[in-house]
Amino acid sequence: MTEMNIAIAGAGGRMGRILIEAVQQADDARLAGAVNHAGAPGIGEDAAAFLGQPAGVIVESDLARGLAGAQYLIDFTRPEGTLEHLAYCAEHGIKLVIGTTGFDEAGKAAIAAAAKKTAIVFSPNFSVGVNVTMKLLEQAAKALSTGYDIEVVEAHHRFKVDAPSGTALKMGEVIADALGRDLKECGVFAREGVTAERDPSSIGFATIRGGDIVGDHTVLFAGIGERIEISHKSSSRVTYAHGALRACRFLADKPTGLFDMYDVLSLNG
Ligand SMILES: NC(=O)C1=CN([C@@H]2O[C@H](COP(=O)(O)OP(=O)(O)OC[C@H]3O[C@@H](n4cnc5c(N)ncnc54)[C@H](OP(=O)(O)O)[C@@H]3O)[C@@H](O)[C@H]2O)C=CC1
Ligand SMILES: O=C(O)C1=N[C@H](C(=O)O)C[C@H](O)C1
Repeated sequence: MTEMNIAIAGAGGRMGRILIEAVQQADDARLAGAVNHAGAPGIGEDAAAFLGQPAGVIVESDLARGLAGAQYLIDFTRPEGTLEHLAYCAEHGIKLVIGTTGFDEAGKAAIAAAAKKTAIVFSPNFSVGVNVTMKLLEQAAKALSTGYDIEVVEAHHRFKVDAPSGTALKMGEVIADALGRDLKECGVFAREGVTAERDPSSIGFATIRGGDIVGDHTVLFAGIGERIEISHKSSSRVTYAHGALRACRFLADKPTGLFDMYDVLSLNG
């Protein structure tokens, strides 16, 4: 079995720590590096110190040092951090698994451009369950294309900085595509005051932030006399970490290209 040399970005973050633990536990992976931005807590310390079992890998703020032995970088940080890592990885042929959310169009275009130089899996949600839920939404949207109002409701922990979640936006895009609509035109992201009646072609979004909610997503298809709710609820971040490792395995034989979790899980078609 070939061992994957994986580095983790945002090493001290909620996902960074879970990813380090998952890499340490995987039979086919080795923690080959850990990076975080200058000034972040934990720089200069062992990346797995929080597990009580040092990995012999120091968290570096210098990418050349932190990524020296890495074939893969798993990055769940912030758009500005990911874009910096992206440029380095593209230049040095390091494959990337990107879970960061909140990119603008220019950021997404930069990821697509970097995928001409290295292989990338980019997804707002690495859990198997969420990606299967996306397929269900596609089917439901096609079957309920008239007479049902579509609303996406998401809830996350109080520390989350972007809204709506990347997953909620992706759900909206999947539904809009299935209905031949453009989310940029039909997405409604806020309602207040006298809003007028609901536009039947709109897809609405509502965001809840509180406590330690890991990640809940529900899509309502609300008709007259009935409503359908398709929900996914995460109770652990481990599912995201396992999905990210699966994405690394998928990239093993890909020199370049931009992929998503549908590709990794063979859910296309
Ligand atoms: N695709 C998926 O399946 C999932 C995606 N996510 C996404 O992953 C991202 C991280 O989430 P989470 O772990 O909860 O967030 P955290 O804030 O806990 O972790 C982010 C980490 O990145 C670091 N960081 C912040 N800014 C930069 C920067 N400019 N350059 C490099 N590193 C930086 C933070 O350092 P510091 O602590 O100093 O700020 C921290 O270590 C979010 O975008 C979230 O939406 C989360 C879960 C699943
Ligand atoms: O910030 C989080 O925690 C999560 N972010 C992702 C998103 O924005 O969709 C995925 C998951 O919901 C957890």
